[in-house]
Amino acid sequence: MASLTATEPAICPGAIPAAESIVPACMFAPDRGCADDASGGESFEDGEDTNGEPADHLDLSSKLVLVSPTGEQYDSLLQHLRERIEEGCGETIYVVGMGSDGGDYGLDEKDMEASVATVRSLCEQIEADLIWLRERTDTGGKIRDYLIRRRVGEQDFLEVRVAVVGNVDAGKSTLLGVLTHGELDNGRGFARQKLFRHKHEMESGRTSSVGNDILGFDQEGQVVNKPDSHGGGLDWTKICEKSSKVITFIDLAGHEKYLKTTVFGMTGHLPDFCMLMVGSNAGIVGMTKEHLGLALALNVPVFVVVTKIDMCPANILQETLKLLQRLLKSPGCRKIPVLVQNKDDVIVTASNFSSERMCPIFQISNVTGENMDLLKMFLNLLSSRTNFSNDEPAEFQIDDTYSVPGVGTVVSGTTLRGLIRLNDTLLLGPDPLGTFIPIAVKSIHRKRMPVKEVRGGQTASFALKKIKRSSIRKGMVMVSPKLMPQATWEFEAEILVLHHPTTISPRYQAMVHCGSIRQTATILTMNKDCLRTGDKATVHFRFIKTPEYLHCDHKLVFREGRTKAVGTITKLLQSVNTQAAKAQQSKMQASKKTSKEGTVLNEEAGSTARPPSPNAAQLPVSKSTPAQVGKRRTQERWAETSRERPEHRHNLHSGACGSSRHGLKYDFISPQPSSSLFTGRESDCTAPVSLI
Ligand SMILES: Nc1nc2c(ncn2[C@@H]2O[C@H](COP(=O)(O)OP(=O)(O)OP(=O)(O)O)[C@@H](O)[C@H]2O)c(=O)[nH]1
Repeated sequence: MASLTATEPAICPGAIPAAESIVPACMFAPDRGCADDASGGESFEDGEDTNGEPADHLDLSSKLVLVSPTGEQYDSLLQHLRERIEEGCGETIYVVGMGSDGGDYGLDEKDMEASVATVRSLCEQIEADLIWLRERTDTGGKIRDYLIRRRVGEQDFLEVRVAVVGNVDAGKSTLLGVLTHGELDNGRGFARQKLFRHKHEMESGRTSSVGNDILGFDQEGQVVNKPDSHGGGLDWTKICEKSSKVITFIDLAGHEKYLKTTVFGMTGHLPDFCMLMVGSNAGIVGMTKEHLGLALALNVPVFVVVTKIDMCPANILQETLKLLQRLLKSPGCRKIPVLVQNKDDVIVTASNFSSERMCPIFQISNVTGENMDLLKMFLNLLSSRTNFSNDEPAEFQIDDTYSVPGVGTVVSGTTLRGLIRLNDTLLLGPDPLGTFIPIAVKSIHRKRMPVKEVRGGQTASFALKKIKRSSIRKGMVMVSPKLMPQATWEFEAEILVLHHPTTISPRYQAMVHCGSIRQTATILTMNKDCLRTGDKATVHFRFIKTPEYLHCDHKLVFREGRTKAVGTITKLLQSVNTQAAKAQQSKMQASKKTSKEGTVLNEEAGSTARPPSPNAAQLPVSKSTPAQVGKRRTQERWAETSRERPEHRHNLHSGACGSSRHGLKYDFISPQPSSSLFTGRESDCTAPVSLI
């Protein structure tokens, strides 16, 4: 019923009356309003009505069903609400006054009151809060939208991670400063000062590292962060205690020279959403397309924030919006740009955002605060994209390590699945030999607060017992022993080359980013002789330094300088046999003792333990020039030592970031297949290529 064209507003303000640019409310309704739309729009799944109830044996389709439901109807409504809350990772948008029976929409005052009382009672049953969002009037009376959010314990909150990208000077740090510290900017860098943690960032005004900032919302949807009168940092504990939802912003660098860090932020910090910032006066410049392409390649839904509208002449702003619209609609993006102009637009876009195709666009000013309320409301309505079950065996990916005086070694990262409790013993690895060692969790911090457990989708820091920081690196994992983890040297991936100046052939080496893994890999073989920009291929990779813990279906970015490819792991080809690795380890230790006369061990830690590659015989000696070798070495060294660099915005006691979203129900378009970039025809590749 709801059509894509119906939701596709002209993006140019003024070009089309505001009302037309609003996504029509009929998209929320069952077959009505847009039913006669001839545009071939996509519809709700069969049998689902406005509030997600299957129109089956029990008649839940009437707009009046909530007024005075029978016992059986009530139980069914409760069951469906439970399912929706589960699907939406703890929240959903619920519409009162709409049915799927094709009748008029809207309720009179009395019926509305009775319906809301029923919904309130349903919420009590499932321990959820009912948050009023909006009221509108249709032919039959009033229709109301509510946000229903599961109540969480005092120390608990829903988490959503938002990666913040965009070209240098787009206003990323400034917006985060304004949002999280509650004070407007002066246009000369006032707000961003609160976020910079390094002297060189203060001096240059440029973000160089992955930063984290949090924004809390209470049960009423109000921002919890308060302006800090003493100029100090935010009190994360207080914010988290008062919040039912916490947005963690992953503030990424805009300058090209920090692209490696930006890619790491996008792959390693598992953002649920990507906020692409565009300076209205500068337009689509520099790294904007690159960052957008990255988000698309990783299937992270994107929303755009156009900043500096206070200082931008109207014609320039319109030009920027027009270019943005063109870019988003281009074959490579295939997004539906929707200009968000009022609260109704916020509700509609937030409700449909998980579909990945819709791309809301906000226009804000960090100086006057214009439209900031809309952006905040939108952020409050975003919810986690992935559902996690506590029953799964635990997996935690490490994205940073610290040495905390008095505490010892601390690792931070994201819990990918399962439940991790205090004093649990997990397997940490892989080390350069591919082994995993048992490790006990001494203490857990979540957003700088000590907690007893963390679940899938949550970021955390663990203090570990009896382990040196130097033996842990980014990209390692801590997993439940039930998983019997194996490290992998070689894997196969389907890749798409987004950009390469010449051709890629076997023996080519570049940095693989996959989750928090960041390591150079060599192409051993591929199903084509050579690859050029826009080519797709199945490629066999081998890590050059250590084996890694990988999963099939994981997304990867393969890059070196301006060369970029994205892909999905399809096969794990050579996993390390843990027993053999252990035997190798003891052998190494023994040989170390006997070879005191300067036996030169390979400088790459795990190289002596490498299992022979099935392709090793075919693998020709790399013909890299000395300069290339030097550069690669520097890259490797950088990757290894970067965690010790002060430029990384660490907080000694905190995890990094926080969470994900799922359909707030009404997917009016089919979600794109996760590997959509790689499944289409050759021409499907053109967009990301043209983007980057
Ligand atoms: N007038 C006006 N100035 C703004 C606005 N937003 C940001 N600025 C100014 O623009 C400049 C750049 O903002 P930043 O927040 O540092 O930009 P950035 O995108 O974080 O840049 P990098 O950290 O280098 O990637 C600062 O001087 C801000 O004060 C706005 O909405 N209006």
